[in-house]
Amino acid sequence: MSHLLVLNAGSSSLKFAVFDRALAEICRGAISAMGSAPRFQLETADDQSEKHAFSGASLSMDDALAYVLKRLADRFPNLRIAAIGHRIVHGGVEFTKPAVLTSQTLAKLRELEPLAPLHQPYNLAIVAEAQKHFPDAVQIGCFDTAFHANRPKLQKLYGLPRALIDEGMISYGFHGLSFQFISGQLRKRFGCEAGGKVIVLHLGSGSSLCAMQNGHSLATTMGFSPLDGPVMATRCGTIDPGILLHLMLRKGMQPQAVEDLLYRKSGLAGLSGTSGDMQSLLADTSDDAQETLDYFVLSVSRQIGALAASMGGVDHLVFTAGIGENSAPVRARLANAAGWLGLELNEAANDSGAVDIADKNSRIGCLVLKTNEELAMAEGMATLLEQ
Ligand SMILES: Nc1ncnc2c1ncn2[C@@H]1O[C@H](COP(=O)(O)OP(=O)(O)O)[C@@H](O)[C@H]1O
Ligand SMILES: CC(=O)OP(=O)(O)O
Ligand SMILES: [Mg+2]
Repeated sequence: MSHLLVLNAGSSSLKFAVFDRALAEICRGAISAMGSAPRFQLETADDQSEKHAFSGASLSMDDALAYVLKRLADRFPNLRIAAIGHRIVHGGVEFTKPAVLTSQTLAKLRELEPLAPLHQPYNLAIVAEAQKHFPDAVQIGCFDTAFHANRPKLQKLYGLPRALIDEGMISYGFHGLSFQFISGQLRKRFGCEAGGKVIVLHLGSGSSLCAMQNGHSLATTMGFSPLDGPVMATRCGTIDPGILLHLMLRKGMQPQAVEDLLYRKSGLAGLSGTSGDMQSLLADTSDDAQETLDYFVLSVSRQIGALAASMGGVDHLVFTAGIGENSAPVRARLANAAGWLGLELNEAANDSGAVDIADKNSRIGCLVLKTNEELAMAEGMATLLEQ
């Protein structure tokens, strides 16, 4: 029996999973908090799971990948990796479904690196490393942008000159593998109408919200790049573009320094002055950390309002990803801020880790669903390999 290996490089983590050809999971794991306090986790079906912290304060993506491949080889010497699925965050206009990564496709994807500098270069570097380790395996790209590709054109527009729109300066949207998985979960729960008008809140190191109508993406908060939307771990989220002009034209900052500022030095890390990691911030009682948390809640809440307006109402809110799945206090604050939509939280259900956390009197539903980007990728790979 051969296997599928899935590699999911996020802005703070390298997640991985191995599936057999029937898509049964053999193991999954992650190296998380790679920039602050890296730790390794491996979950196996035989319950021989592993968990440990690394001694250093950070780990490079190369070292993380080498470590993961070594642990997999040690623990599963009989794996026969037939295909490797790579999460590639930006697929541009062209890549709207999983694709075999050839030298031609990789060259096109490399051109998109400036549009997602925290992800795309690492995603593609991992492909090159994986090719060295597994020269006979098929390398497959699975794209974060694909789930949003069929949104109505109006939802992708910016108020820019038409020529720039025609060049591809449109909203692409990201976290699509996660939203696709959640859409599948909603379909299992609610049938083909998938719960009607749903706002899915993917809150992790990168955060974005998706307005789904009948299980399809209608609107989303990330756009041309994964900078837009709510404030994130180290990314600014939505800001006045006049700030960019001011930084370059009045303060003389070079474009590269502005990129570094907006992607790596802003967000929760920039505002708190200490950390972009939500768990660290929640444990920090300083005024700056508390104000940063208040701003996170405000900025996510504003986006809920914008997406509710784009759908003309909301039937359910769904929380997912690192913060959405694990932080009852953050969910409670966001749910309370969404009271104007008719949401009433069941505090006990929220605190106990239940899936359905809406009060029985709530006018809209509220769910916590665990995302599984790796399974969404494996499903896409299996479809491609069967063709
Ligand atoms: N129990 C928890 N409480 C609060 N935040 C948490 C918890 N567990 C994880 N997180 C936060 O989730 C974020 C990472 O989310 P994740 O979806 O794994 O990120 P990414 O895929 O972008 O690397 C971090 O900010 C981390 O602190
Ligand atoms: C697109 C994005 O921000 O991904 P992640 O949250 O995994 O960093
Ligand atoms: Mg992620």
